[in-house]
Amino acid sequence: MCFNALQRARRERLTVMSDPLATQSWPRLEALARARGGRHLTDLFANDDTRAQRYTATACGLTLDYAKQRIDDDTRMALLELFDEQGVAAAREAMFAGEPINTSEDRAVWHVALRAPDADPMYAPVHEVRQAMAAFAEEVRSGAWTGFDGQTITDVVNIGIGGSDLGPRFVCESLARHEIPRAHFVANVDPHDLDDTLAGLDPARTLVIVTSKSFGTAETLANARVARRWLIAAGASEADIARHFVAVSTNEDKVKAFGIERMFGFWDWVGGRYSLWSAVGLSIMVALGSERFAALLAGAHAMDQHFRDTPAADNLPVWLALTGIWNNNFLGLASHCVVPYAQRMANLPSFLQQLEMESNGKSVTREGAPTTVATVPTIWGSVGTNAQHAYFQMLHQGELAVDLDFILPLSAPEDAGGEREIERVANCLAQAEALMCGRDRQALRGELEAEGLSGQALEHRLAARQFAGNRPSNTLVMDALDAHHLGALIAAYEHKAFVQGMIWNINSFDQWGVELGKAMAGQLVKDLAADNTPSAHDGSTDRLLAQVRAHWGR
Ligand SMILES: O=P(O)(O)OC[C@H]1O[C@](O)(CO)[C@@H](O)[C@@H]1O
Repeated sequence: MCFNALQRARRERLTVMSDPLATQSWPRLEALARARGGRHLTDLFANDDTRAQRYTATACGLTLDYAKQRIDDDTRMALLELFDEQGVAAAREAMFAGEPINTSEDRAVWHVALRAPDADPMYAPVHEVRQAMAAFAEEVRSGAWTGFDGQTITDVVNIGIGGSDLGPRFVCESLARHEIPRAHFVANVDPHDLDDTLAGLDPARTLVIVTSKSFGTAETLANARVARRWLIAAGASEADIARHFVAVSTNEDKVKAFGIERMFGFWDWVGGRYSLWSAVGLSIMVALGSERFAALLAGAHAMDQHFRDTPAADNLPVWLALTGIWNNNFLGLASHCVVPYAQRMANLPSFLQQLEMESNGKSVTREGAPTTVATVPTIWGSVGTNAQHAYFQMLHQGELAVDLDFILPLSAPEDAGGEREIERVANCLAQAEALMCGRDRQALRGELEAEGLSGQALEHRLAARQFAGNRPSNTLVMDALDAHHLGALIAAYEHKAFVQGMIWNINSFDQWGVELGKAMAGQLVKDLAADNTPSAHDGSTDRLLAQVRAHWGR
């Protein structure tokens, strides 16, 4: 980032609002929501032949159709004004410049530097680590790297949790095609997670990657200790551990103290939930190869450029963010459902839960005051079409109104037009259409009359079957489910979280809320030990503690 741009970013930031309620656009949006928010989506399409074209943003092989959102041109304009008034463009420059926008930890937020191309590095050590990762991945993949008895590696187990798990897991699941080495992911400290994974593996042919930014996360270290004992029990010597264990971390001292020789490092300015592009993606590189990892980075970088350079009115991540703000803050829809119509993307909702809810689940502003507006909604979801047969009833007819993102990757040419492919695509489009249109009362009455119903029976059926629709959704089409498009998709959601955080005036890059529970777990670990006298907790926790201790005979 050049000096002039830095200066410009700083100057512009001086002029921006921080309290969203103090903007001119916020009350205008409230008034628009009151006056027009209830208008039916089908009315918005009536007499507007170009709505579908105009309410579409495209970038990097992704198409965001937000025409099924309850917004009109005035609302769109006011949302763009809110984006301007909250100084998101200047904040974006500050992020790209590597300024310490994570104010509570005084850190830069620079994941965009992790995907800068080789020819244009933003930070040289990123490329050094990436080269070291690629060389190591190639050794493992080619068979040059062998286990303790000289055999090649067939399985890679990533042990990590949160950002050290969800991103690489989601990418590998989305892109892996039954190749060797196979990638496995263990996050849970519940013994069944690691034990069930290891049960199917040959220790002599298994590589364990212990991934932890802090290298202090209790669950990860507990699982890593068990995996190490599993190797030793299988005949590996202490010296052999180096052939089966590598670490990914920012904390070299703790890695050494744990006894792992080979570490791939990253930096404190890489947030856990934004880290899959760093050495945290080592499992991706080993499982998929450095070329596909490069394609993932290139897709994300292309989205970075689009996000940075494209006017807000045509900016895909900006519209992901603004439609969410409109639904949550102005229409009061505090529940957001994400449904990927792709089995391999089944873990997208889990990934987005951490990305958006850990980033923006805050109630304090960047200045340390209580927030003045609602922040992140509940994010949830699961894979379609399965979801249709579980909770879509509630989405169509339940009391709680929910807005959705449908994710629709288009099939590879060889799969296009197959019976199941047609079903998959048809179901995705049908659900969005049904949520929008609902079931017209008059047409339904006609159908029921044609079935021979009348009187009370007809009225009864009519009430049960009719629904109003007007449930908003985005449809995000991916031209393909490959590394490039997946990189672009993930980066788009990262930028969505950034834009929303800036508009809500919160710091999206810390996570103090999860720390207290970790500290309390540390105390409870001691309290559960056989020979310890438990410390006092609240009455409910004391009773539960006593029940568990009694069950264990303590
Ligand atoms: O990579 P680490 O340091 O083990 O942390 C794992 C995860 O724990 C958290 O700190 C809190 O759950 C996440 O932000 C992070 O991704």
